[in-house]
Amino acid sequence: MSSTPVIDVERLNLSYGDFHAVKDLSFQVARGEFYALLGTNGAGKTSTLETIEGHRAATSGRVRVFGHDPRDRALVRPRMGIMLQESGFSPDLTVGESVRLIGRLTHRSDRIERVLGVVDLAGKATTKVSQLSGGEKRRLDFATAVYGTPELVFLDEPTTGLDIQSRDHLWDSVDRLRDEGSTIVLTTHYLEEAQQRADRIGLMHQGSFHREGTVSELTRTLPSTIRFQLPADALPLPLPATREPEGTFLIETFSLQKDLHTLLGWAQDHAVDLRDLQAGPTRLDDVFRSIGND
Ligand SMILES: Nc1ncnc2c1ncn2[C@@H]1O[C@H](COP(=O)(O)OP(=O)(O)OP(=O)(O)O)[C@@H](O)[C@H]1O
Repeated sequence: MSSTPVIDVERLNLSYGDFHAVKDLSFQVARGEFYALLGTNGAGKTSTLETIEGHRAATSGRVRVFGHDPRDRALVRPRMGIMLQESGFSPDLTVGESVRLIGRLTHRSDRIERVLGVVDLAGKATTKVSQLSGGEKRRLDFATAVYGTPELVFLDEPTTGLDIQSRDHLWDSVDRLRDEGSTIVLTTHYLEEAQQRADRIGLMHQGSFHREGTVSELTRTLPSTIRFQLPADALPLPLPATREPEGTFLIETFSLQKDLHTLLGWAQDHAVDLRDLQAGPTRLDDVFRSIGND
C-alpha cells in the first residue's frame, strides 16, 4: 500500500469572475477511504469535485490525484469512475450498448454481463435508454462507477430517485467496491447515508470547511437527544427537560447512556408510560443546522 494520498488538495481557490466560490480549501483522501464531501447549497462541492475530476482548472492552489495533475487525463481518467447526477447516455442506445460505451471511454475492461448484474439491469440489456424508468436510468448511471472496478469512485447524489430496495442494492455494491480496495468520494444531501458509511466527512459552507473529520468528531460538540411524550398527570421528571412546541419533552445530554438509564428507571419505578420514546446520538442534520450559529 502506498502512503501517497489518492486525492491531495492544497489551498484550492476557484473563482467565477469576481465571485470567490472555493476559498483556500485543503484536504486529503487516503487509499481505500470513504470520504463524504457535504455542504449547504452553493457551498462549492461541485466546483471542488469538478476540479478533482479534471474538468475544471483551479484559479490557484494544487490538486493531485494519484500524485498527478487530474488534467493529465490519460494518466488519471482510466483509474476513476464518475457517477454524475446525470450521465447523459444517448436515449437511442440500448442499455448493453451504453455499458459497452463506458468501457471504450474509460479504457477499462470488464464483462458487460457482470456490470449489468451489479446494477441489476441484466434483464434490460436490449432495452433502449429512453424506455428506462427514472430509477433504472439512475442504476445505469451507477454502471459508470462500477465498470472495471476503478481505484477511485465518485458518487454524486447516487441514490436520488431510487426506491429502498435499489438503494440497499447500490450500497451493497459500494461495499463490494470497497472490499476490492476502491476509494469512494460521495456527495449527497441524504445526510444519514453519509453518517452511516463515511470514514470522514468534509462539511463545506460558503467555499470553506465548516468542519472536517470523522462522524464522531463532527457530532461530539453537540448533545445527544432523548424525546418522549408524557401523560398529563405525570410526576416531575428526574432530569432537566424542555418542552417542544408540539408537547414532546426533550432532554439534551452528553451522557446519553447514563441519562437514559436514569429516565427508564424513574419510569419503571413510577409506572410512567414514556410514549414515542426516541433516544439517539447527535445526527449530522443537527451539525448542519448549527452552521451559522457558531
Ligand atoms: N459557472 C459558474 N459561474 C458563476 N458562478 C458559479 C458557476 N458555477 C457555480 N457558481 C457559483 O459558485 C458557488 C458554488 O457552486 P457549486 O455548484 O460548486 O456549489 P454546490 O456546493 O455544489 O451547491 P449545491 O449543493 O447547491 O449543488 C455557487 O454560489 C454558485 O452559484
